[in-house]
Amino acid sequence: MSNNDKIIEDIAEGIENYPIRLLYQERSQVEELKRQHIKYVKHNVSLDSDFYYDGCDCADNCESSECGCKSTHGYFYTSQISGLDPKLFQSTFNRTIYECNSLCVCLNQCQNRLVQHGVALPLEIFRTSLCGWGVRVPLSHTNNSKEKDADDQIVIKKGQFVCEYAGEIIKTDEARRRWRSYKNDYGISDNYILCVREHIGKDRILRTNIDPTRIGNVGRYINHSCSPNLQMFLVRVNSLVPAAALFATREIRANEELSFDYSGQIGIGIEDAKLSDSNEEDNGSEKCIVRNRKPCFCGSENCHGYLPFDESL
Ligand SMILES: C[S@@+](CC[C@H](N)C(=O)[O-])C[C@H]1O[C@@H](n2cnc3c(N)ncnc32)[C@H](O)[C@@H]1O
Repeated sequence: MSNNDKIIEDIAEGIENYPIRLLYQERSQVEELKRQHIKYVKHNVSLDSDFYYDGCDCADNCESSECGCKSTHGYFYTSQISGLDPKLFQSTFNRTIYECNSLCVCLNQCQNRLVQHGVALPLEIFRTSLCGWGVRVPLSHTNNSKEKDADDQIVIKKGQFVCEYAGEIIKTDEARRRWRSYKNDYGISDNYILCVREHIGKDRILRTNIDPTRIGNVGRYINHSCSPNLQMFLVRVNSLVPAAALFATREIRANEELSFDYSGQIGIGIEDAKLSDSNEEDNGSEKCIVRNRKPCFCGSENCHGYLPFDESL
């Protein structure tokens, strides 16, 4: 934080467990942000009716292996870090996680209830030099912030849950319409709409479009990186609509910017490899794709050159 920074203490106005602080320099930056992001929500907003899975009947925190939820869906959280078992990041784990839900008898602090509680850390939205707003865990929230080397302090452990990428759940036609209209109607040049796909069996794909542009949580301010420190996993609680939950892929230090790969990949995607090799305006059919894509400023060594873009929008 610099001397010129001004602060809004909590843009979530108390609805998260931790304040979401915003640092800004000019009043106009906040005015523009409030014109676009009109409502803060903790979780996805969906018109689809809730869908409840069978609950467990544990009288405790679901510690026993007899827990109905654990035996039906598996169990992937570890209580030591309020997050995913770090071993899962080394494997090709891509299963949806099922948390205990409102039909479960277990306690609210049950270890299988994590994403449903919302943001798990005090986060700070700040102005980056090249990518607009970004998100980090600030120094002042670390235990020993007075120490000289406080910047080196680990504030997020590997596997720890950070926040959801939450917004309005919309149909694909509506996602396409909004993607075109945002720039014209609201002057929004950033793209916030995220399309997540779940492969079900061999040939079925379930698509969920999350739009946090106008109604969303702090996740909408997290930038893309080709070498990210967060990874997205899908988590179901009371609804068929999954939550897109972000977990740390490694230890993260105070004031380090949080990021995830917008393509949902950890490594380089085939399409990205093709594009970064062919960044030429006169390159036949790829020309229009490159022209529609935004340059990536993540600054990582293996940057693909462009932000991932869902061609189906
Ligand atoms: C989900 S928003 C992230 C928050 C955004 N920076 C803001 O100011 O609200 C996505 C947009 O942020 C910008 N962005 C995110 N990551 C970026 C990157 N690595 N390089 C350049 N721009 C980026 C792009 O404009 C992108 O469309």
